[in-house]
Amino acid sequence: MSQLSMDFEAFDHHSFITLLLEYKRVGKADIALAKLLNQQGYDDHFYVFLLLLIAHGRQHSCLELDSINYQDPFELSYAVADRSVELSPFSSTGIAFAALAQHPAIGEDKPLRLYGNKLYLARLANYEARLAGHFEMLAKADVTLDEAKLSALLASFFPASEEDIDWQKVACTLAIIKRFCVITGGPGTGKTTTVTKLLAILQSLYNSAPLTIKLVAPTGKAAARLSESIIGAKARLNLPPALADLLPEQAQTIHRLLGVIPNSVHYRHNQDNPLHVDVLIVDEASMVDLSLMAKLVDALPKHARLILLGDKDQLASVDTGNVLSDLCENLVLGQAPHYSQALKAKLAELSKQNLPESGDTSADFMLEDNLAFLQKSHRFDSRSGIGQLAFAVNSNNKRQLDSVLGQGYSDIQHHELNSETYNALIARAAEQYQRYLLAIHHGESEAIIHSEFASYQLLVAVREGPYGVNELNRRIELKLSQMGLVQPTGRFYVGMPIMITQNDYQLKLFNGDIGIILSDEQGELQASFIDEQGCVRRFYPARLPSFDRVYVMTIHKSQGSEFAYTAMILPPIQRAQQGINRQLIYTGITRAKQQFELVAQYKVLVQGMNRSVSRSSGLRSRLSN
Ligand SMILES: Nc1ncnc2c1ncn2[C@@H]1O[C@H](COP(=O)(O)OP(=O)(O)OP(=O)(O)O)[C@@H](O)[C@H]1O
Repeated sequence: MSQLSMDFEAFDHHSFITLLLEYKRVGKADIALAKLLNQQGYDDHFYVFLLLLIAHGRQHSCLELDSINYQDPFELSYAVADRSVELSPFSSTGIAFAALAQHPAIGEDKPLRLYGNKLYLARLANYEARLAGHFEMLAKADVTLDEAKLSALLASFFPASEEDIDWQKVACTLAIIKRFCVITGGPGTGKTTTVTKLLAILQSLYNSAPLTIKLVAPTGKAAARLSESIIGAKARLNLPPALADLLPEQAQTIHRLLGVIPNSVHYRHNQDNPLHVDVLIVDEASMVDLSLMAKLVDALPKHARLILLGDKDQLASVDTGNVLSDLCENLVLGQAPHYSQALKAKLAELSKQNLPESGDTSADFMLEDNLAFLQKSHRFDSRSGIGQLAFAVNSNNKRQLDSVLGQGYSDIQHHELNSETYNALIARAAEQYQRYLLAIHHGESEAIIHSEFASYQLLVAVREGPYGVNELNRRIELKLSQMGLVQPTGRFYVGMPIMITQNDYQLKLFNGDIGIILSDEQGELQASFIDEQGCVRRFYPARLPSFDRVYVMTIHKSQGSEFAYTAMILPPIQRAQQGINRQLIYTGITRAKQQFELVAQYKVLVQGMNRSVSRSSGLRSRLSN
């Protein structure tokens, strides 16, 4: 009997749910919640709600009802060997939208929402709708400024370039003439340089009443890096001191800007108590999840400008959503954005940049004219393997990948994974870590110890197994101990590097913060951290929230950080499965500033780069005409 022609009444729901639990497709809490939402027992709606909860667990903002695979909705065929097992509990090959829309759990003030063919948990639908509303309002807001002065300032900050089109100048112009702008680009494409020029131009335009500018990033590490880059970019611009003083140098985390309220999901700043800011710059915007972005934009005062910076091709945020890549979905490497004719005319007039005719100018996405795309890397030139490798992976270009790997660039190494290269990787990691451990031994400052530690990082794709965080941490620790560099006795020891894995708003220690265990003058162990302002903070280890050892870090956790020397290991083909994808590999490669080492099977690299992941969301359709 085929699954879809079977008698629905005869279907054994209890056995099917046991199967879902056994193969870890759902948890008991999901079943209980789906039952609560659907008081009518195990019918098709119950299973749709279960699929929604699974989608939510995978950080999708919603469940796309059109894309449910009614033959095998829970992907059991991958796991269940017994071919006689029914793979689908559905009574038909489609769900009736009209009946679903009438469901008592769906609607305004109900726990679930329908938006077109997308089903949401109400909370996420609210965030998405609010965010789309704000973006639309910002995109439509008029900006009045002295255009002649702007044109002159643009000419002085962007001297004529050899390029046909100076896309940094385009991005800067766009961000000035619009209240909302997204500037996306890969590593070293000049996002920070562009933003620094844009802030200098804005302050020059509004010099009678200088603007209040805030710089934020999602993590302390990313905020520290932004401060460093802005300071560098300011120095390179050689601005008159009076103007330089009007440009901020210190970035902070989004949480700190919004004002955390301990034990609450709300922030001190919100729609009713907006931020004191005229221009808000958000760096590493790809890491900002839907709810945080919605809360941040809620807290903007009506007149403020918003500029999002980030790399659209990196991994999405840890939590639900995909905001940056949703907004940038239409941007294609090697192509110019699809701007309206009106915008092109304005850009030609103000910045003297004549943009190419793009085939499709009838794009219906409301924010098309608010996107700037920087594609030329100034950090990695044609002699750099890191930039070429990142580009090959990001564009899924196998021929270029082969050429990059075959050319013997001095800044990249690729070793096919086997037991020899695995052990050599561990030995090299221990050799690299020797530097910060010797700095501790020689009584160097905490700033030096932290900076030595941060100059190298081994990244992994998975947590468990021989290629995962836990086992590699253990092996590197053992190696360092055999070299006499650490004495891992007890829960903490001098030199142990840790990463906080849970936010502690009281201590102001956040997920991803990195500390090193040191011994103080009295010989007591202390965990030493450096905050985004560069200040040392120490805690007794017993007070720390949960943490992991961090000789090794997952690629997910490395987002927002960069390391002079980055090593990355991917599991072999039989373990690689679905977890390895293009965004993951690209994010890992682009953490490297000077040296990149990859230990991976070539076929895993090719297979992973071929698999692009995206998250379901309705943000783009809410912003479409
Ligand atoms: N137009 C340009 N011409 C020459 N060099 C440039 C240009 N723009 C940026 N650079 C240089 O390229 C490097 C990277 O620039 P920047 O830090 O602004 O890029 P980014 O996109 O913010 O990088 P990331 O976010 O990856 O750190 C800097 O050394 C900067 O001086």
